[in-house]
Amino acid sequence: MANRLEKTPSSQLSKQLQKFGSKVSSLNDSSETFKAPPHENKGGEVEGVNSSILEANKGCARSIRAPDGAKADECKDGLSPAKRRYSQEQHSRSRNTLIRVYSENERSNFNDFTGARLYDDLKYRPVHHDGSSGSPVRSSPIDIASKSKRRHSFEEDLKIARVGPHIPGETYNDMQDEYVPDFDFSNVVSQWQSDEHLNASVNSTETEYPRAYNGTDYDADLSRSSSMSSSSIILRTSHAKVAPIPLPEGKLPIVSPSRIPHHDLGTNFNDKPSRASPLTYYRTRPALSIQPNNEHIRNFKRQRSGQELDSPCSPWTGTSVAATSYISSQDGRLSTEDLKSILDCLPTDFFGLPYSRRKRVLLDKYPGIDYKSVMPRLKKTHLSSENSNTQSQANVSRRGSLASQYLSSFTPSSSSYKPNDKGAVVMGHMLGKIIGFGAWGMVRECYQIKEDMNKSGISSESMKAVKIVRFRNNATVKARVLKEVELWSRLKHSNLLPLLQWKLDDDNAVYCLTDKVSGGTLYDLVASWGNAKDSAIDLSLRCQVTANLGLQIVRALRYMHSQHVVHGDVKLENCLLAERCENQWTVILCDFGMSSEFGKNEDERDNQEISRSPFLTLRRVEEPPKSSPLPSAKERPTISRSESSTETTLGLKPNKQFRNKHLNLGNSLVGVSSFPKNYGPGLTSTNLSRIFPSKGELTAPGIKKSEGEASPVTTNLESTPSSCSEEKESPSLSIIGSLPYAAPELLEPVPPPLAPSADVWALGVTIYTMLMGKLLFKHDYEPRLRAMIAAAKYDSRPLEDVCSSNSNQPPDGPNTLYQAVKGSLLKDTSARWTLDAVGNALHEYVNSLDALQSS
Ligand SMILES: Nc1ncnc2c1ncn2[C@@H]1O[C@H](COP(=O)(O)OP(=O)(O)OP(=O)(O)O)[C@@H](O)[C@H]1O
Repeated sequence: MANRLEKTPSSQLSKQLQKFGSKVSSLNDSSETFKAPPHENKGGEVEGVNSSILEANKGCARSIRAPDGAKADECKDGLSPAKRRYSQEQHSRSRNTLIRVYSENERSNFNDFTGARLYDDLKYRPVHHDGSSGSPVRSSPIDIASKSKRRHSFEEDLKIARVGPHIPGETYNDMQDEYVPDFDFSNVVSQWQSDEHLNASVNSTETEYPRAYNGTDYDADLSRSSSMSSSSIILRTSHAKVAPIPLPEGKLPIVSPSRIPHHDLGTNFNDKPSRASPLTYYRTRPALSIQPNNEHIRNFKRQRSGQELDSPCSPWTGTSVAATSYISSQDGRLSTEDLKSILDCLPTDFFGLPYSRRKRVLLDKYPGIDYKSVMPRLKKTHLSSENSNTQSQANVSRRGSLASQYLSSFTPSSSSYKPNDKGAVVMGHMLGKIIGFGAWGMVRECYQIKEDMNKSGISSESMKAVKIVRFRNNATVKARVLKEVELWSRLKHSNLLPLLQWKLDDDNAVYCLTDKVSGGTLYDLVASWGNAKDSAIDLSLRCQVTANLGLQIVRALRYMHSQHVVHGDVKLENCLLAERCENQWTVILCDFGMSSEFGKNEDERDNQEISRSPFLTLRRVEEPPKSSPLPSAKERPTISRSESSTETTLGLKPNKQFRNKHLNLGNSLVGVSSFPKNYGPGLTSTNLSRIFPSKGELTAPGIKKSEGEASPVTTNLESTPSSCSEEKESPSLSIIGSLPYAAPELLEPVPPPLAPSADVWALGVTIYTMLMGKLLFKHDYEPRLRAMIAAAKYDSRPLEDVCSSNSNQPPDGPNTLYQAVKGSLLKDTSARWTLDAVGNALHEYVNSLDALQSS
């Protein structure tokens, strides 16, 4: 890494730092959402990523050149140029205090454009989409950035060749680490010169080549073909030696296999077609003509004589054969339409095939085609059409009727077509654009399609959302997502996102169907308000809206806690908003990926395995009296260390019948939640337990189980019938959702199990951030951030100022909004307010404002 940094100019490094630290907000309806790129940093927060890079940068600072050539260690402020520039850029940003926070493992795992998974479950091993597994070598962000570095253009290569060997620090210093094996500069120069000579002679041979193809076009074509070719520079030069195909009126023909008129084809390929046909040129130019193979001709003749031609997509139709040959000679200049036509003739799972098979398929259908240059263009066309709005309809036509897709969406598919792609149908819903990314998956909007629907039967009312988590045989991730499903399916509350239906697909992914919430997230709202110092909305209104929204989160959490479930990842980004009217929203809490159970008594542990916990156990909190917003000692959670206390686990019992059914379905599992009412029976831990066989309890990776001691997190989900043989080393399960929202006790060397008090702390941070427009604790350097949280010390005066800025607040009464935030942010868990106490305080605040306003 040090070497690489030495070779990377600081300007470039600075860009990389900016790139990796970029803040990305949810784009909601307008476009697809994406998050910052992945990084090896354990903490996973964007800030952590930056700090890690900066740390690396620091170590190498002495050898990094400043933009003006000065050495970094000469800088008076002790900062490297890259770090200084980075902090300048950070300071110049308007929203420098509020950052979007990513959960522990939330590093975007997906290409923001295609939605394709980029890294494996450990987040640092690139996933090769040709089916091969990722490299076990860690890729640092700088690795990743340098991989995407621009290659030399042909002209640059020549320039390098002309100016001679590279002198460090001069014009091409950013390319000094690029070594081109077997590249002979002088040879390239002489070939280039002979190309120029050839070019001149081409232009002078007007009888062979029409005048329209002048030198300018030739150059354009040369650069086009050289940019498309994946072959070496020498090959590009060779390509340039082949004289360009002359075209009528100097225009490139736009001809797709389906659009070549029959009268242009002729029944005999030796026939001389008319000069007006674009086919003329390739046929009269032996150097370029690649004749279709005899088999193709025979088939073509059979087709022509016996019957009407098939669809243009058939590789054996006359149109296709003629176009095939045409394409084979024209591959360097195929239009997008031509490429689309080729795509239509390829199998739908073409891009899921390994390269060698793709090559074979392409050459079978288009013998002689320059697959090297066509393949990347085909892929590009495929991806862009995949992302276009019309693609879903095109996919429908390629994959059969909506009705048949609807039916097949409930059963496993044998196709290698990626089921999480746009246009795929899952649980009777067609997947649309991406509306959110998380640590483990993506969220796509989707439309319900009905059995008897035709293509136009998609209505906006039937729009829902599907959270897709692909675990790719990683048992840890699978266990985690199934635990999420299990807990989520139990939760039914108007302030919680409902799980309508779910499906486990082929041990590869889990799909969770839910409502689509269109008003963005609390993060978006607070970002629009800005910092309290410079608030975009009146501070009194800010306090009022915050108290109202906070109260709704309290309701959601109170319900969850009553179900013995801790959310574990309360933060702005996980609070979706459904707008009712101006400044009035319904908060919908989502993301139960970090949720866990707490403090169930033995009677309630029906059908669940029990393990003894060596850790602190939180007992149920009593309901506080409604009148007092301030917690008494009684209201606070009582924590006791008890060797005999027990902790509920996700151990699940086997059920042979269910397992058989599961296996009969080819490992595809469809679960149905009972919310809303017509979605079938609810999914409980009891009936989920029937899904999985118990071949023995497994301890979650990363948590060591000492002798005579049960693991605090145990699950037998790993022992599903599916093969988990591909499972690699798995990361330890962290109980921290998002570091800036993590309660201090969770940062202890041996943290207690997640308890409601952790949710209260996270709620306190959330409300604080809404009021102040900045996080409670923020630092680029993760260990420092951890230390700040652990100490739990902060200046509460600005918070008090904001809370008391409300002119409607009774002057002599307690500022219960301020008290609620302060009470949530107490380090000592036994002193920290209960959720009910916080709720009561917020309620009192809202009521007092309402009373004042109405009087
Ligand atoms: N039903 C929905 N409607 C609209 N947007 C949604 C919906 N569900 C999720 N989102 C958006 O997608 C983002 C990611 O979803 P979610 O948090 O469930 O994924 P995740 O992988 O569990 O994320 P995390 O890394 O926070 O655990 C959310 O922050 C939210 O902005």
